[in-house]
Amino acid sequence: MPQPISFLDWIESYRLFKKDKTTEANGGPKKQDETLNGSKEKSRALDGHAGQHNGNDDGAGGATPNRTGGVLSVDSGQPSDGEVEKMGVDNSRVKILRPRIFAMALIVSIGGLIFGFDTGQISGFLEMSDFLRRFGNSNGSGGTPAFSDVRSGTIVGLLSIGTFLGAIGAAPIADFFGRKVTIVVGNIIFCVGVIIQIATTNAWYQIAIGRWVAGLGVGMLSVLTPMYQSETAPRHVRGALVSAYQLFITLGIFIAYCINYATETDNGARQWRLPMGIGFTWPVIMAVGIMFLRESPRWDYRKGRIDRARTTIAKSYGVTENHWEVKREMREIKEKFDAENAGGGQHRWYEVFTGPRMAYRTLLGITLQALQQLTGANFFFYYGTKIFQATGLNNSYVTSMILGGVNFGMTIPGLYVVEHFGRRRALITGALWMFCCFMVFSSVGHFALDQQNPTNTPGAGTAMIVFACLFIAGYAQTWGPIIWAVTGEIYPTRYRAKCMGMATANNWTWNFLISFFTPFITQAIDYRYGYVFAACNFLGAIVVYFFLCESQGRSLEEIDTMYILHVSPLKSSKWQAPEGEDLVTADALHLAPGARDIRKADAAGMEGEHRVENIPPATDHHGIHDISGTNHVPEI
Ligand SMILES: OC[C@H]1O[C@](O)(CO)[C@@H](O)[C@@H]1O
Repeated sequence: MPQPISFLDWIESYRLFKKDKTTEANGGPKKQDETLNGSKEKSRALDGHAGQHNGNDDGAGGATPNRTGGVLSVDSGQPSDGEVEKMGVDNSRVKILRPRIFAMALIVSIGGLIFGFDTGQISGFLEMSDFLRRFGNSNGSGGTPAFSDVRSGTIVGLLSIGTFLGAIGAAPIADFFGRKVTIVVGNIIFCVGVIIQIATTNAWYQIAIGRWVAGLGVGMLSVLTPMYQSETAPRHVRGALVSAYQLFITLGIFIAYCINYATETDNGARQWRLPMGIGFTWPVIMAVGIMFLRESPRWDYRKGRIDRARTTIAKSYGVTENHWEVKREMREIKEKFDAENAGGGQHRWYEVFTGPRMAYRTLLGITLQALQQLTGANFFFYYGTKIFQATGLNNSYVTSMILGGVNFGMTIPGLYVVEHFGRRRALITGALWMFCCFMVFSSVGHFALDQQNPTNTPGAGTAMIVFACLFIAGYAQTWGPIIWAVTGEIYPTRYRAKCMGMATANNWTWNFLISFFTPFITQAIDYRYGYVFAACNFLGAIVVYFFLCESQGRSLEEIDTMYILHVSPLKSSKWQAPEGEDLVTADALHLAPGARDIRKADAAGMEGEHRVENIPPATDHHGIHDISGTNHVPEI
């Protein structure tokens, strides 16, 4: 059945058609890969280096590593013109900054905006007079309505429980139904959650339930956004797109603060219903926008839609289907698919613990995501309005807006930091910086601020706001974006979706715990709560120092190799990948079910025969369906 063609596809086809015509008019040959429909790719599973690639072969995840560039930007590793001539492959320059890429970045990153908008919104709601009147407990001082700790904790925290479940459920749903459909479903679920909230007149639990439902959608999108981006974007911009996700989270928080500021002066339900209603805009744009985008080529390939996958990659790179980049991506997808299916595809979920150095990496990702929340950033984002009201500020919405602005503004240099200062250095410096900021914030709050009458100590209030801003500036440039980048790169592709799902779910778990327990804890120990976050930041610096390998400027294969070879994190910045040799990478290994077959000694010695586990060739004897359609991707 012919596939529906989107408007963007149409523009792209027309552009390529024009380009082809021009090339022909200039006498340039219309290059066709002659081997495309004919030759059978030799299965490599039997040779001692099963699944490993030769020097020119970029294999499991990228091209020749570029040691100086960003980790996710890799050297083109492109063959010389002469080589290309022989192979008859289109080697024209890839232009990345094209409307299609911008459109994709914008539409898909809205997943982050929805996440941020929901995070930012609730802090202002809790202080709005109409919201308090309708949903608060009526036991506040002087008879004014206020929220009990249980109630505010439940309203704020239930979203995170929903997001946890959404994050866990997203990957299997997206594997079954496809990325696009699941993104649309995530957006619809989010809208249902908002409808539940907006429809209530005075049932606080309806707000809480609505947030739980909306959270399911946000959680799904928090996994699907980076997944769709990394599966579909040209490799040169993958890193930047993943970071754009965090940028959109911060933009969402900031927009929510601004809208709250504008509506809180209203006396009626419009105060909170309007910002909530504006929340429909983002999922509608995203769900409609995604219809114009194509399905992830990785998913298409797995479902046997090889031609469609190839066309999508070509469109995403803005080149012809005979282009070198398209061949490379198709080969990469095929090899990973074959390697995963070797051994009958009997790979169980627990391989995320039993696979090559996987227990270490899985636990590291989970820990880092927990520590990202334990930096204490959401202490400000969820309860900022309340905190700054308690410091005696007239309009705490303004302070929230400043915090949100600093967060958003500082995430932009953060995109540079992530690629240029090294993950380890940036994370350790960031953690120590945030440690200092919390020490000052808490000490001033506990010892200098007059908590009963904060207006008596305006200097203390100002100092607290300044240190909160300094904290956020540090967070936005380091732990905010870098943790997402790091958890996207320490896993081999075959385990990435599961491991990222688990790590993201842990981020939400701690997000929930902090949002739920903050009111109780501050009630009990006031601003000394900040010491807890200070200690966690210190712990974060220690964990990074001892356990995280430096991945900046390395290809995904090199990072994988570093962990498999037990390279010491302390020496990892200086580690030299073996030049011109195959890297031992988990993606290229034809692992037996359980994936327990790789040990450090084998890997370090690169003894190919130890890595094969006597698995017969995947395509010939195991009934594994070669769905590549081409049976071929040329050796480049
Ligand atoms: O920018 C702050 C926001 O970033 C996150 O930590 C996600 O990376 C959120 O939990 C937080 O609200």
